[in-house]
This record gives sequence, structure tokens and C-alpha cells, in this order.
Amino acid sequence: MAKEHIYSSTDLPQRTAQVVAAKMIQAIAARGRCYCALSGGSSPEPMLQALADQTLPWEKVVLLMVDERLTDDANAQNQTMLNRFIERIPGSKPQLITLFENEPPDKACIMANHKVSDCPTQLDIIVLGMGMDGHTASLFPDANEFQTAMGCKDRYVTVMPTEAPYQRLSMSFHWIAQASELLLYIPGADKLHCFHSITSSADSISPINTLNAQCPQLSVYSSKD
Ligand SMILES: O=C1O[C@H](COP(=O)(O)O)[C@@H](O)[C@H](O)[C@H]1O
Repeated sequence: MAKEHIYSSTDLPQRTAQVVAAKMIQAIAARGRCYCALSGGSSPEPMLQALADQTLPWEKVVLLMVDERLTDDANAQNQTMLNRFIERIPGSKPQLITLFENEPPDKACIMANHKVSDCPTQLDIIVLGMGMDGHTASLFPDANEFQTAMGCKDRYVTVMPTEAPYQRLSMSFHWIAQASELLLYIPGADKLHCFHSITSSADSISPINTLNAQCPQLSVYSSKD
């Protein structure tokens, strides 16, 4: 069962950024490098602004993407927000392994798996988000590829949600579940309530329930206001 860290909405981004930075410093001290995967969507932006202000040897950080939307619309791509975050970091920059390619999804997925083939199986930190439909990463229970995405050993998989827009590339559940630290960053009472209602319904196929049940390293960062 995930440990919950609940702050005021004003404090949450800064508190979470401090935790992520501390874990990055720990990983760099232990292995000389930190591999951290970040989610997209709109929720992480304030936390990433606070993270950009943290003093650390950013050149030793490799950033991966939890997922990407395969669309030409740069405003909808998750890499746009992550590039904005990197631009805000003063001085040396982390490396970002992007996923978007102007290629059909299957080919983009092969390329994505190739790009991360040198990354460790156990990433140091993954910051996950959650949609109000209960998806995390781009693991959408309504997608045809859902069972494959939850069960296969590939690092990235293709997913086409039926309700949400855009063809996606997503980290597979298998790769996510092996990370040393998993932070579920879900600001606001609505998302916290959604998390609680999913995790209290034992028969839900939501990936949030699978994470909560199978990943003792999962912690939730949220706010009630
Ligand atoms: O589509 C996505 O949704 C989730 C949640 O996004 P948010 O806008 O509600 O924060 C996100 O975690 C995921 O990376 C993204 O592709």
C-alpha cells in the first residue's frame, strides 16, 4: 500500500521537487549518475519549475520520458514541457531521451526501445501522473494494447486509447515496476479522491491498483485543497 504525503497545494510542488532532487543526489553519490523518468500532461509543470531551481550536478542526470503522444502538434507533445523544464535549469543540463519520431507508431516504438537499451533495468526514480480516468503513464485500460502493455517485457509499448486523444508510446508496466523509487504526483482533491476510489475497489483493472498492490516503493504526493 502506497505511503501518502499530503501537503497544501501551495507547498506540494516545492516539497515534491525537494524529494526528487534528494533522490537524484543519492543516486549520483552511489553510482555517479541518476536515471529519472518524468511524466507529461499538465500537472507536473509547477513541480518541474521548483525542480529546476534545485542545485545539483544536472549533467549527471539522464531524463527519460514515461510516455509521449505521437502527434505533430508540439503543444500536445510531452517533450515540449520537459524541454521547457530543462531550459529553466541554470548552468549544466541533464540529457533528455526523447521519444517522438515522425514515423509510424511501431517504428517509433522500436526506435524508442533502441534509444534506452543502454539505460539500466532499474531506473532510480520515476515520477508518474494519473488521469481522472485512472490511467497512469499511457496505460489506458480501454486500449486494445492494455494487456500487452501491462504484461510484456519490452521497455516501451504503443498504446492507442479509445477515449483519450493521440496514439501513444508508454513505458510498459514491467519497466515502471522495477524502478527504485516510484512517485505518483497527483495534485488536488479531485485526483486524490480518484486515487482513493480506484484503490478501494478491489476488482478494478486500473493500472493504479496494480501499482498500488505490486510496488512497495510507490509513494503518493498530493494535496487536499
Ligand atoms: O495523457 C497523459 O495524462 C497523464 C495525466 O495528465 P494530467 O494532464 O492530468 O497531469 C500523464 O501523467 C501522462 O504522462 C500523459 O501523457
